[in-house]
Amino acid sequence: MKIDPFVALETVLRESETKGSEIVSVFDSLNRVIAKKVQSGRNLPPRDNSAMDGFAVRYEDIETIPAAVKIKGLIKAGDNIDSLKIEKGECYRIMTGAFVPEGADTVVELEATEEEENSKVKIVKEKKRGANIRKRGEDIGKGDLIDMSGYPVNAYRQSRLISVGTTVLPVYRKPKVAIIATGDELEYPSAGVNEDKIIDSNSFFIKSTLDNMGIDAQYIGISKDNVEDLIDIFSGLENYDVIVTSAGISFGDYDVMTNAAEKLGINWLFTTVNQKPGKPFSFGKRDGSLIFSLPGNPVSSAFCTYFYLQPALRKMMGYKMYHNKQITAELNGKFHKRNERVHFNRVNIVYDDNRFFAVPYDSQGSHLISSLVVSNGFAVIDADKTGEIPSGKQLKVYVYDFESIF
Ligand SMILES: Nc1nc2c(c(=O)[nH]1)N[C@H]1C(S)=C(S)[C@@H](COP(=O)(O)OP(=O)(O)OC[C@H]3O[C@@H](n4cnc5c(N)ncnc54)[C@H](O)[C@@H]3O)O[C@H]1N2
Ligand code: MOO
Repeated sequence: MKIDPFVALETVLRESETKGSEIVSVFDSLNRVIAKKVQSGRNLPPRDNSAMDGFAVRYEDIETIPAAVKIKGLIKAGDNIDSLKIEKGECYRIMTGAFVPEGADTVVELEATEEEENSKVKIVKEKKRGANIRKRGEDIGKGDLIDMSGYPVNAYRQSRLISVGTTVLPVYRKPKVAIIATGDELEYPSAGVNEDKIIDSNSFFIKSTLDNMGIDAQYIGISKDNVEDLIDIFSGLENYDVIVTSAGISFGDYDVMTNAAEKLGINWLFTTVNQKPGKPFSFGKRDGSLIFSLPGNPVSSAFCTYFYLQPALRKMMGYKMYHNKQITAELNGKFHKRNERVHFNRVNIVYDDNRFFAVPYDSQGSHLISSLVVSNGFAVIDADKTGEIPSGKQLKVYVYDFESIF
């Protein structure tokens, strides 16, 4: 029986769990998902300091302008101010980031002043009390908790952690993933491959997609279309959380995954999905591993990687937001749909006049790798919609390459 793709996705996600946590250096934490709240070891800023190059004054002295105040000295970022203080009628020349001395409560930026003789400065613009002072602990206080758990470390988050003195970080363990291709027609990429052979591009698509997510997926290799070869390869796999295979999963005489599954001890949760591309996609369990058997056609394999494997891995990696991102776009062209499967058709999303348009790719054959590169999204056409899908129709689109839109 064919399962609905969205029900299939739910099934996959239900089985996808995190694998515990570990401590890593914050400097090696890029793309890792934060597992716990982190306590700030410092006040940031550490003390009240100046937001501008200017003069640190007492507000009372400059309430009425113009006002002349005596310059006591200069404070720059990094200076120790413990013994510095201003009294009535005094100020310090101060640089951006420098600590504000005792007695000062306002900074007047250079542009609002005119320097005079006798070490005096004239304030010529009105200021509010407290102007241009960045308060101690305004960004974060010492001991406060930073809750970024469930989010991956990126440059923004990493800099926040580093700024409060964090050196080590609790992160979720990465799932261990193995990739196997199957097919007698396949060859490893190299110079001089017989032109009648098919170069295993699926495995590299899968590996690069996963490596981009911060998973170091292992490319195990190509299995021949015979059950013994596949069993042999499987028996060498140790402690993988996820095993991804491509091809040999439909109904042909030589569909090796289908034929070997029982001997391999795979317990399928579903074996056919009511979708195009990717109908034969099968998902199961074997010992402690989840098995994702992707169809061999490159578009089907890529779609199933995007639609099932990536959200599942994000969930296993500890992501709070593991779902794929969808937009609504207006179809700019036509589709013709002949069957009652849910279609995920390749479209190129264009942003114009504050709206998204979905331009269909001419041919939706599951063997056309070109369609994946020219397009950037999968437009959803419901199972019960058949015949012509006219231009102007609003469609949900899963965008797999946002950067190419804007
Ligand atoms: N009688 C039926 N035949 C087929 C059905 C069906 O329902 N009844 N489904 C079709 C659909 S839909 C798909 S999708 C394909 C998927 O079949 P398999 O997963 O068994 O894949 P293969 O037949 O082994 O290969 C399909 C195609 O993909 C190429 N391929 C395989 N591996 C790679 C790789 N690693 N890199 C690049 N290209 C690869 C392979 O050479 C084939 O051309 O089945 C239909 N048939
Ligand atoms: O996935 Mo098959 O998805 O229709 O070529």
